[in-house]
Amino acid sequence: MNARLDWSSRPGRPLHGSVRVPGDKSVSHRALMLAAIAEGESRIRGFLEGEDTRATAAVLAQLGVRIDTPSAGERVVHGVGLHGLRGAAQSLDCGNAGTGMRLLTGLLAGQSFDSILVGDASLSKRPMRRVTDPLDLMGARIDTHDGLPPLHVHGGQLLQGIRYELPVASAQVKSALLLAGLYAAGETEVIEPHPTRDYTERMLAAFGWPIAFAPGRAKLEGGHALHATDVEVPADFSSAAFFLVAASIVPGSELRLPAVGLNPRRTGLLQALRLMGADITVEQEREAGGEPVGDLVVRHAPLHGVELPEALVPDMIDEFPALFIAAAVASGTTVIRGAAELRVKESDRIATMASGLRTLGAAIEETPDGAIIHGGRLGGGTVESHLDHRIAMSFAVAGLVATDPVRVNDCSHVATSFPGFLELANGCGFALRGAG
Ligand SMILES: O=C(O)C1=C[C@@H](OP(=O)(O)O)[C@@H](O)[C@H](O)C1
Ligand SMILES: C=C(OP(=O)(O)O)C(=O)O
Repeated sequence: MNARLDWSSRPGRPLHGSVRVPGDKSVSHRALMLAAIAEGESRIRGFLEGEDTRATAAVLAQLGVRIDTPSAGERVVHGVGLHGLRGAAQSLDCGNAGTGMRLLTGLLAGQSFDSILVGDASLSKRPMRRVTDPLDLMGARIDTHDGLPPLHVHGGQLLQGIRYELPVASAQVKSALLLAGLYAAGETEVIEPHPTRDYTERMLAAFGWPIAFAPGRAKLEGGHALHATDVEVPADFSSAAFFLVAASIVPGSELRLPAVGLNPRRTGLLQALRLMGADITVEQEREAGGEPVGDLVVRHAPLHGVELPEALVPDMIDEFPALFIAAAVASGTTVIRGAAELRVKESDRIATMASGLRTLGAAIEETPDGAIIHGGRLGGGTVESHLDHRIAMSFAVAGLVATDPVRVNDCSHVATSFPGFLELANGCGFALRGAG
């Protein structure tokens, strides 16, 4: 259980300096899982020391995988091979992490032993049928509590590959099916309504598993082996997002964010902010660990509202809380549509952002799949994080331009994806304090 931690955020100075955000959460989860079932020793550098990814490491350790930590941000995983995991006596706690739970469900569906996956209060409200239904079609047997965790994954089932068209764009569902597909007879093919992040596909290839993939589809067959490989984790674009918005809205700011992962399935916010008038440039674009990375330089610029192109939604699915803040202080109106998935994240992010912004005096209308946000000035007030890290960090950004302090209640979950956020933020000019 996290100790409760409240924040107070107020205008600081213009934001300046270089902000090195932590490693990518999606890549860190996947690197642990694939290294665990590979043959040999894999070294992961740039690993996110967040609660979500540490929970995945702890689960894999419970399943018999030795994982060493030679230094912070580094893991050495002693892979046990595809069939080397051992059943755990206790339930497996995924903490706050939807990614951890959904991917592990796919991985565990093909094992010879039973597993129970549990999560915290937020994760326990998140829908799991999106993974258990297609896994059932593959022959898995998974009990849910009315579609919610805890999940009882029965072992000893013979899985059969399927061709599955995802009803919603979800990299987690796609990845769960591909991981189950490693243990299935025949081919597993996943087709998406819109391309989503392809880290699982790229990493499976890097670990030597034959896989065919293109934007929106992936196909593999069971019965091969994974071979240990080293993984370099880029800095997390989703963590950089808070600083992109913060420097855009605070006059006089200029921030550099080095070596941020720029996988095109993650950078929708960059395009959205540019459409709103933001001044963000990418310098030294290069490849690291098979992923595009670059240094982002963001300077203050007046933002204006936009009708957000729906095609951008999946490429910025975790960045909406930050975008809501940008829209709330932009001139004019921003319209967001096609983002109903936001309602099933760590919180209902449409509802929690709308209610928090209203508390700060913003004019915002909720719609079933988005919001209409009329930009203006924000006042102070007390908002709730709803156990959602991204809501907490977004309102910390709002405090930078509010007329009075913004108090954000219960920010302890920020450590799930962004340990050290408060220190990094204050280091570049935020005035963010623990509130008594
Ligand atoms: O695969 C992943 O690592 C993730 C996929 C997304 O979820 P969905 O698959 O539910 O869209 C995203 O919101 C989450 O933070 C991480
Ligand atoms: C939705 C998120 O993560 P997860 O689904 O892994 O809990 C997120 O980090 O914004």
